[in-house]
Amino acid sequence: MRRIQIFDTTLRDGEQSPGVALNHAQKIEIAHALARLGVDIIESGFPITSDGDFECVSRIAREVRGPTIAALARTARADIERAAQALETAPRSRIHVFTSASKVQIEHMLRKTPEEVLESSVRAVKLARQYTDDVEFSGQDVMRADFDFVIQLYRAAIEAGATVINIPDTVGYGTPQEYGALIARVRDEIVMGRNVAISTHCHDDLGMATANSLAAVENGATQIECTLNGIGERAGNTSLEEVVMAIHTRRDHYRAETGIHTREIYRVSRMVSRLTGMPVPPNKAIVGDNAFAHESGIHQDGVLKHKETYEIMNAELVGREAAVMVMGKHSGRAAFRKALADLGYVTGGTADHGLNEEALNVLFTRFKELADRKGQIYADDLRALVDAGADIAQAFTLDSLQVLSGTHVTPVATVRLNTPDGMREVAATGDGPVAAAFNAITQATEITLNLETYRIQSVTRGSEALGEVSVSARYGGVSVAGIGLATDVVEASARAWLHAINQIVAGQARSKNALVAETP
Ligand SMILES: CC(=O)SCCNC(=O)CCNC(=O)[C@H](O)C(C)(C)COP(=O)(O)OP(=O)(O)OC[C@H]1O[C@@H](n2cnc3c(N)ncnc32)[C@H](O)[C@@H]1OP(=O)(O)O
Ligand SMILES: CC(C)C(=O)C(=O)O
Repeated sequence: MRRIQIFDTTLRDGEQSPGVALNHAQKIEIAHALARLGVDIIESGFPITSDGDFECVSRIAREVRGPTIAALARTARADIERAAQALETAPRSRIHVFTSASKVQIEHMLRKTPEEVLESSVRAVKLARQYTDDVEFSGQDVMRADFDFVIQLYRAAIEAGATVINIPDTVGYGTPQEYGALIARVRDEIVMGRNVAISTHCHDDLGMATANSLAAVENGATQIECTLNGIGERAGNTSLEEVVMAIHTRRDHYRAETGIHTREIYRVSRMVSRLTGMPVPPNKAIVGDNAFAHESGIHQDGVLKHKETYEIMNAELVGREAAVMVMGKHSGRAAFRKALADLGYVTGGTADHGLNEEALNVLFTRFKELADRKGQIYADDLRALVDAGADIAQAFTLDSLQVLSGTHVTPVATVRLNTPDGMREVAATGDGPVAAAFNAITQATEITLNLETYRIQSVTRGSEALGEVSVSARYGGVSVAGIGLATDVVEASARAWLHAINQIVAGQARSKNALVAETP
């Protein structure tokens, strides 16, 4: 197993993400977290950029123990001296000197000749070596450079004393095959037999940063430069969590390992997201909300039977909770049953104990109807669904409800009910849309309840939250309660009213049966 060094540049290239500016306290907090995570090198900043950055690099060098502390410098003398000064107190420090390798950058940005770039690079590496034995050298934009010049540049840097040569695909242009081939060429032509490490630094402009970094590992790179959550200039850098977990999960293929304590990954990812203000997309590998969630019935059924059917790594391994089942319109019976069991409902029971198969089927149908309208179904939705009753002996069920109301119209509700005598449709008015719906139901069922209390509350989250309506009413001398659930509050009210009426009907049927049973 080769040991791959993780060079974290969240605090330098990561902070170059548009809109991100971390203060000292935040950088120090992240640096300590990176040390706990087990990164080998922390690129703590670019000291020449400002007194603030200099102070921050100095403080990290003074306080953070474990990883090597690196600082960035152009090939300019002032940059290197400032970096060296900032790193003075670090037990292990690295100066990272960079230039440009591509024609477009050399000509139009540096406004130099390739010979001048070679000379300034050699001078800079030699100067950096006067301050530390650990000097990293980078030539920006290698993937758009002339590869013969790249080899010449890096050979010169090694001869001047560079101990790590970093091959940056600064604009994310290379493909994994091209990048891997260049790394192999660097390894074979200038590194072989020398105590020099090859490093990769990729950007994600074409979504290939992780693949390119791993292609480099396959071809001899022993250091990966990366950031938490893949943040960084433009589309970002290689994301730490992806390369680390790829190397770990596919160690059969890469035959390599890192020193990262993987269980810290999620916590540090959340910290970086919170402090930078950059949200992690839900579908982001490893750290996104959905990375260990299963929504569709076939997947959920597979995972419930045997986790490995749809999981290549354990969520716990990166410090997350075990994979979650997201209940929604794609979920199937197996996941529904498991979700109810997790909430403490007894399934597979008999008619008078727990939820029997028939009740479960009724609830499952209602769950699917609800999911069609609401999308994601949360635990509270499920509880409300079950608590609203799975009684299957419903004399009346709501087929449809239409309500017309507004500031200058009398509210009218039209209900279509399935009744023991077939479909019945009735329209009625009321003081408000809810009263109109109650009146229409009263006429359609021919059962008049007297409303005593009416309560409405939002059960779950989001603008699509379920409304739960509870009513209590009297029918003759009998008190009855009803619960209704829907994303539409008038519909929830109508369902609560019908629920109460159905209980009256069920009660009447029970007492009739009891009478029949008692009659000799
Ligand atoms: C790929 C990367 O991520 S590289 C790192 C990018 N990070 C940053 O730029 C961090 C913040 N930068 C800064 O604060 C500023 O740009 C500073 C302090 C570094 C320089 O500021 P200024 O002196 O005002 O220069 P400015 O930013 O306008 O231009 C950059 C200068 O650096 C030169 N330069 C760029 N790269 C290098 C290099 N590797 N070696 C030497 N000089 C370089 C440019 O040619 C340009 O020089 P010029 O002013 O003579 O034309
Ligand atoms: C300084 C170098 C390594 C860099 O950030 C890049 O090329 O993207």
